[in-house]
Amino acid sequence: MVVLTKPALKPANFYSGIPVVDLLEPGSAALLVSACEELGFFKVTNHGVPMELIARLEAETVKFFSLPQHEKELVCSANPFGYGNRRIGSNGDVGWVEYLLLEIISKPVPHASSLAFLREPSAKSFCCALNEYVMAVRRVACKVLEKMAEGLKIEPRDVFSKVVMDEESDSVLRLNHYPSCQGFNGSMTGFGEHTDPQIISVLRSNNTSGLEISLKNGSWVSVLPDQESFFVNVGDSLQVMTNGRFRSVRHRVLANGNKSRVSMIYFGGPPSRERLAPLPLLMGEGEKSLYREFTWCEYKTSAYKTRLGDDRLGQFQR
Ligand SMILES: C=C1C[C@]23C[C@@]1(O)CC[C@H]2[C@@]12CC[C@H](O)[C@@](C)(C(=O)O1)[C@H]2[C@@H]3C(=O)O
Ligand SMILES: O=C(O)CCC(=O)C(=O)O
Ligand SMILES: [Fe+2]
Repeated sequence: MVVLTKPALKPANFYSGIPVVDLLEPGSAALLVSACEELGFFKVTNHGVPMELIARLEAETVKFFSLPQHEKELVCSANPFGYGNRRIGSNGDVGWVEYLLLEIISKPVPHASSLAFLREPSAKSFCCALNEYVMAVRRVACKVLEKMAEGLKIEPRDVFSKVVMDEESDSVLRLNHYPSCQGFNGSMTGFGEHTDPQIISVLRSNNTSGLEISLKNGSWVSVLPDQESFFVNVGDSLQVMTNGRFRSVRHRVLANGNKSRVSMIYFGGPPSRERLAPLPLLMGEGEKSLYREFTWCEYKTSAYKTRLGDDRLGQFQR
């Protein structure tokens, strides 16, 4: 049991400037590019994922987190995959959160996790919802990544999406549960500030606030929750591929004093052997690469040795 001794925190103000990208709107590619440059974060509507599927996975997730503690702990403890409680990663980070971190396996069709408990008959409906959701959210990630290429006016249009659609892609699904933190006279850190290492993160939460992002000027703002939409984060790998043009957004979660928050996040990552470097197509004349070339395997190995709030890309900068 980890004891959290940090003092209670005050949530940031809600921000009204979060760009909303309607995937059915033909002109949305330019808006999406400016959102990636300015914030590294935006909201996606008309994404095509049925609310019924989203609600089904949320219900299964809530059911899982409502199990007695000893039953949840029978699931492999997160290392990195499995069930985790209060500890995030393996380098001493803690938060007011419990979670399931699931590996996405691409073959024969994308599905979530090799964890044994998901193969038990009692977990059948959870497993089905997870697998359907993974397929659907990956399609959203792919559409968004294609629109990014369109907005940047680069060909082929699948230059980013093919990396996460690759059969070897190293992608992850995370289900987070932030219990309400009543009695702490304010909010607690649910998930400390960090950037996501992958290419793209597609997040959906219930209607409980808590997610905060950092603006270019370093100030923190709160994201108004919207359970029918997805929120997209630019990850470190996309910042590298765009030579810093797109911004990997720092974000964090404060647990809510009154309501519990449930979020499900798809992290679209490259295959292990993928070489990450700025795309030559995006480099202006005489523009220098800000990063040395590295593989995703190298980056991930180094990222998993860091604390949540560390600057993980620093050592790959030229
Ligand atoms: C403290 C850590 C947790 C994390 C691995 C790390 O060492 C640094 C990056 C963290 C992060 C943030 C985004 C995702 O939630 C995550 C799964 C990832 O790929 O990188 C987590 C890692 C984790 O929880 O294991
Ligand atoms: O739970 C959330 O809303 C965000 C969590 C997050 O940033 C992460 O899991 O990387
Ligand atoms: Fe994150």
